[in-house]
Amino acid sequence: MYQVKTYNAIAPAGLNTFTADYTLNQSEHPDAYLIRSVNLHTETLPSSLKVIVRAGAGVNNIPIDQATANGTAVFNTPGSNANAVKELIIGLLIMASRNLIAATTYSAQHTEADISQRTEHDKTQFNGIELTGKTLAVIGLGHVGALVANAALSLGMNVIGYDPYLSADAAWNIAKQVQRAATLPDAVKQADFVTVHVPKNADTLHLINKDALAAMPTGVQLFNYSRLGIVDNTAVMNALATGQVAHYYTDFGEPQLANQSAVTVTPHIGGSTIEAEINGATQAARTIMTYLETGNVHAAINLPDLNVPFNAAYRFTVIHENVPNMVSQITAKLAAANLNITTMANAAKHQIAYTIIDVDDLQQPQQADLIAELSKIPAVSRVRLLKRGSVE
Ligand SMILES: NC(=O)c1ccc[n+]([C@@H]2O[C@H](COP(=O)([O-])OP(=O)(O)OC[C@H]3O[C@@H](n4cnc5c(N)ncnc54)[C@H](O)[C@@H]3O)[C@@H](O)[C@H]2O)c1
Ligand SMILES: O=C(O)[C@H](O)COP(=O)(O)O
Repeated sequence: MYQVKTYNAIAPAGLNTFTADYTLNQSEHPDAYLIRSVNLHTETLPSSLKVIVRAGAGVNNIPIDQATANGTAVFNTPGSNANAVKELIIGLLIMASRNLIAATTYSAQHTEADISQRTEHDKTQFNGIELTGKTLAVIGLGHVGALVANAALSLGMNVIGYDPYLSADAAWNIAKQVQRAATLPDAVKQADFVTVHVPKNADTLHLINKDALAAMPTGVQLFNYSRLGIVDNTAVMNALATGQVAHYYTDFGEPQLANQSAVTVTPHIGGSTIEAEINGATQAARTIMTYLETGNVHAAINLPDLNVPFNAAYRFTVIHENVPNMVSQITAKLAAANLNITTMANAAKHQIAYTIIDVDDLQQPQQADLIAELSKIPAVSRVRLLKRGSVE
């Protein structure tokens, strides 16, 4: 039986994807975590933990280095909530261009008998603009950014994208009418609206800072539905005071943003739709099952891709540092046990490497010794032995 520990509200429809070999929240020694935004940086990951899957996009809440050192694979569920964020951004763009907050606040405050006459007099103060023909800068053109850019085009907006790290796969998803900017200042210099869709990491901290704001036209409206810290909120408050920024919309509140008329804060609801939560939980459950049962890896955060059909009786998986002489040390241990390798594959990603070795004739008494021998090799962080068609 595999043990899964869940954090946060995980959609039951997704959890139902687990087969009868999986038990939820019943063990002190989980094989897997299925999480959303819980902050794991304050936790010590248990040695039993083989995989963490984040149902959603952002992995800045996961101690990736600790997980890697522990031999724990980390995945997210790419794109599972991107449509939810896109729809919210489009809604906010319409809200921004039609003064919807001020207009509905006005209506809520005026309940007098002659309101219909008064409305016809007062409504001019809520005159809006149309999005068609306006310019939107999209910073980060991954799963969310691509959908936002394409949807904005369909509203008749001019869309300028900036993403220096765009993958070839992601590029296929972007309509050719999206203009590519070579630098952040180039992307934002003509924008009526700027929306940011990048991961939070050391490079993107305060990506939208005083200088980036100064490169935007006066009166720009800014959207941060990525993470707290990607936009320098102090710089934004200063830019709001001078009128450089007309309005700031964000999913990530903090005290200095509270009760500011030119700031609209939503409570981290970008991915909070029924559909997105089911997508994320379902994708996460499938990722956990594939990794635990086959060891195969596709699009992990901290491991290289490695996909080997599991046709042999047994499979060793070894996570280790990407240093010379590892494969030969691993195979020497198997040779010493007189084991014939049927398939072997190895791949590396930055400092980490991953090796899969399949064997047929492995006797039960040899198993624990071999795991111990392989685990003793310096620079090995996790050894697993999988039996085809059964749980560990
Ligand atoms: N508000 C929410 O509820 C919500 C929901 C989903 C995602 N998010 C956040 O949005 C982020 C983006 O989500 P996604 O699914 O599109 O992720 P993604 O990984 O598919 O796309 C991120 C894109 O940002 C690009 N990028 C990285 N650094 C950049 C930089 N310095 N300048 C410009 N582009 C850069 C990458 O190349 C990539 O194409 C997530 O990491 C998460 O933090 C928030
Ligand atoms: O990164 C994400 O996927 C979003 O921020 C959604 O987070 P949540 O799953 O906690 O709503």
